[in-house]
Amino acid sequence: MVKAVVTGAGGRMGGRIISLMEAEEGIDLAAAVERGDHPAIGRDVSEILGLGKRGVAIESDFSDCVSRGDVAIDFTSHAASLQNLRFAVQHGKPMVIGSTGFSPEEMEEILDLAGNVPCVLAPNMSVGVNVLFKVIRTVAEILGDDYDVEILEAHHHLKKDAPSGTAMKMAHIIAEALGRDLDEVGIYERKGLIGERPRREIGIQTLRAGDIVGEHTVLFGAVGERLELIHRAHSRDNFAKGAIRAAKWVVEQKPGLYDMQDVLGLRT
Ligand SMILES: NC(=O)C1=CN([C@@H]2O[C@H](COP(=O)(O)OP(=O)(O)OC[C@H]3O[C@@H](n4cnc5c(N)ncnc54)[C@H](O)[C@@H]3O)[C@@H](O)[C@H]2O)C=CC1
Ligand SMILES: O=C(O)C1=N[C@H](C(=O)O)C[C@H](O)C1
Repeated sequence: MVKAVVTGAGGRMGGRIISLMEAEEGIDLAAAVERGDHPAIGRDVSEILGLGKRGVAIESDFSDCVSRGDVAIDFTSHAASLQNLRFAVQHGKPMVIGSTGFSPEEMEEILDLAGNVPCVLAPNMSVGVNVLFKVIRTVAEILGDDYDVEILEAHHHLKKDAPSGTAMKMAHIIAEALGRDLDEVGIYERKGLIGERPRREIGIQTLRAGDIVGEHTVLFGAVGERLELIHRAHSRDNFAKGAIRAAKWVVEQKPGLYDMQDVLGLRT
């Protein structure tokens, strides 16, 4: 039985992960963590989630809890996840990180820290999006420079980072497939007399509205036709199921940085 410590337990993702873990075989909740000033601190986690009491109170000190688990699952924020990974390394515990919005400097530190413990880091843990990552690489390689590439993402109005981690990963995949440097060709907004579209641009556009769970469109446009590949998340359950699957998988791995392509066996 894999014992999991879940951080961000009072959040949208943490809540779904804990709820779905109840019905999942081979994994159990060892501890639940929230930030110190969260109103759920000290309350039974299942009471917060409407599941009835089950004897796991929400705590505020990850460094104190992490040693009670075999793995930590963290959907909090870029800063909190990095801090928690530092603690996980101190205790030699594997981690699954779903948070997005890491700076290049933070990514470098994560890569360095993951040399000590196995760590799965993925901006999107759904099977559908991870298959789409593979498909867009192939499509970009086939269509080459003849098609304009635009990525559109839409999320709920509470999301803090933009563009989404998923959209950024898509942009990196396509830039690599087309031999372009995303820092040079990525365009994140357009306004005014922008002139004709440079052919090598990769547009990444963000929408924020209401309770949209998460939608990503990759558009390859030419004269006379366009190809659109769309993923729509109907709920957070596919992300949560992916995180639980990653937690069971990562405890068997050697130290290193992995993503969902590794967990799902999609890497070629
Ligand atoms: N990889 C994936 O499949 C997915 C990734 N995400 C990402 O996961 C992150 C969280 O998303 P949501 O759950 O929607 O946000 P949320 O805001 O609902 O939940 C985050 C929770 O983390 C808590 N938190 C913040 N700092 C903390 C700390 N130091 N220690 C413990 N808890 C702390 C907050 O109080 C909050 O309850 C975001 O970065 C989001 O982009 C979201 C959905 C899917
Ligand atoms: O914050 C969210 O909600 C989501 N974030 C992830 C991202 O930034 O890509 C994944 C998902 O689309 C939901």
